[in-house]
Amino acid sequence: MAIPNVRIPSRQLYIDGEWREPVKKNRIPIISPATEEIIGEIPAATEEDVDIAVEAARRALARDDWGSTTGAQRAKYLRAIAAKILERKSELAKLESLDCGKTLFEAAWDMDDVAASFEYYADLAEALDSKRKTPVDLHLDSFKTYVLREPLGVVGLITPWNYPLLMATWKVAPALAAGCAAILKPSELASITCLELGEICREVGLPPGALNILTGLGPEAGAPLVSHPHVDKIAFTGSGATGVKIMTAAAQLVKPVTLELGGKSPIVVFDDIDNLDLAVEWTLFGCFANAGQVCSATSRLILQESIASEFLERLLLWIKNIKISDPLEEDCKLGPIVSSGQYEKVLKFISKAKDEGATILCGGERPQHMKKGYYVQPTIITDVNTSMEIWKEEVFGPVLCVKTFKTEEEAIELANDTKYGLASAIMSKDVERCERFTKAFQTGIIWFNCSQPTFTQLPWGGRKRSGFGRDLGEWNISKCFLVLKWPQI
Ligand SMILES: NC(=O)c1ccc[n+]([C@@H]2O[C@H](COP(=O)([O-])OP(=O)(O)OC[C@H]3O[C@@H](n4cnc5c(N)ncnc54)[C@H](O)[C@@H]3O)[C@@H](O)[C@H]2O)c1
Ligand SMILES: C[N+](C)(C)CCCC=O
Ligand code: NA
Repeated sequence: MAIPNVRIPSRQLYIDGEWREPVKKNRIPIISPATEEIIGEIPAATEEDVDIAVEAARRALARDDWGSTTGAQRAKYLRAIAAKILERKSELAKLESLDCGKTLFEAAWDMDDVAASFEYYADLAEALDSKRKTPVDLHLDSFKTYVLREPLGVVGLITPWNYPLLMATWKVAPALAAGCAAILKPSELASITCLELGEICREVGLPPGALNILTGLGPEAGAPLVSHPHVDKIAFTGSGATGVKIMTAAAQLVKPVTLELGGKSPIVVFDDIDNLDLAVEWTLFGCFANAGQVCSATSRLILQESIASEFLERLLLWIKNIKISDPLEEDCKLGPIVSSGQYEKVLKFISKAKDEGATILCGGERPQHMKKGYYVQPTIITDVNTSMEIWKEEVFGPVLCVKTFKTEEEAIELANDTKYGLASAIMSKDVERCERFTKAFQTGIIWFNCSQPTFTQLPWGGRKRSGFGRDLGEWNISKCFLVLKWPQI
């Protein structure tokens, strides 16, 4: 099948509404996860560029063309951005697929979600105008007041590579809707589409400095943003290890942070499911979509013993239908892992599981027909016990581990047997049981008879080591990007 052609634009940092070369002029190569070849480069920001971007953001807040806008005015920019994303959807999807190895189909889906998020936050920006001042009756003649909602200020948005533009949008759109000035630091492993967002902002005439985009390495471009005294907040999505570093650094300045971190989410399957094949399909989608590089991947299958062998047999049949190929091939179902580092990590998890006594039921290796690229077969691991690393740690690759249970109590205990608390799924036709699980699951997101559907209107985020704060929904704006104050009048 022909691979579509796409040119990777060469960009600089996007600061103050312009393309600007990094002060140190450094660049980072873009390595194709599908071919291992260098296919372009991105600018590498350092502390000096962070200073310049923060200044630009502060100036934007001080200027009327951004700092005094109404929500309705900001909504116009957000809608214009959404329209441009849709206009360039096919090109952006290809760029994202080239950059992070995501299948073209999934990348196109993500671009629709990106545009929908900008549209959704445009609606919320408009709605903010009537909520800016909330009268509060003190029942006193001598004192009157109201509560005012204001943009928090300059916000640093640090994002991962697995859904490059979508994860950025989940932060950029609400930050702009609230009227903050933002500095986005996307992942060095997948920054192409985030830089194109800069071009889109320039084209729609977003006031200079309202959004600045600094690509670069975490310690060089992300860390200075976190410790910058004039950055008022950090909203972070990424790994737990980096989350700890960010929270520690931000604490030195008593800077608020929100953390969207990893997970090891369970999918619990009961023997009363109506349609075994459908449950198998959701199980595969829940763990192998985006090659398993999903924070909410339901990567622990908790299976009722009475259907375990039939279910696993069916999984093995279905798994053969997963086409592994260059992600730009239209019917590709599983592309490569994002980088050689992540690829090595995934293979190490699999070999450690073997060493610890688990059984690799299928997969576990590089697919024979892919000679180049960071490909890993979809892998199912059984004979797992709860002390094994494969049960406890986030793999972030196409690896599903399986345990069986007899009773509902045992299933709940296994589901919650994790330091993480992002998402969970239950497959059962018993509605009351699903309700009981809603109460029992220690996670922020709960799916009934499916896994992964995500809605812009609903709060996205976790508990325990999966972090705190919420992306999406109105909570994102109100809790992350607005601040309350009141005058006595
Ligand atoms: N909860 C969610 O919504 C969600 C969504 C997507 C991904 N994730 C998680 O993200 C992880 C995968 O993403 P990743 O590998 O890009 O994560 P990562 O932590 O390696 O990197 C995330 C971002 O942090 C930056 N960074 C690294 N070190 C830094 C430092 N010292 N200071 C400031 N910034 C720094 C990176 O450059 C990148 O932009 C997984 O654990 C996944 O579960 C969570
Ligand atoms: C919307 N998805 C596809 C569930 C992805 C959420 C982001 C986590 O990695
Ligand atoms: Na890349």
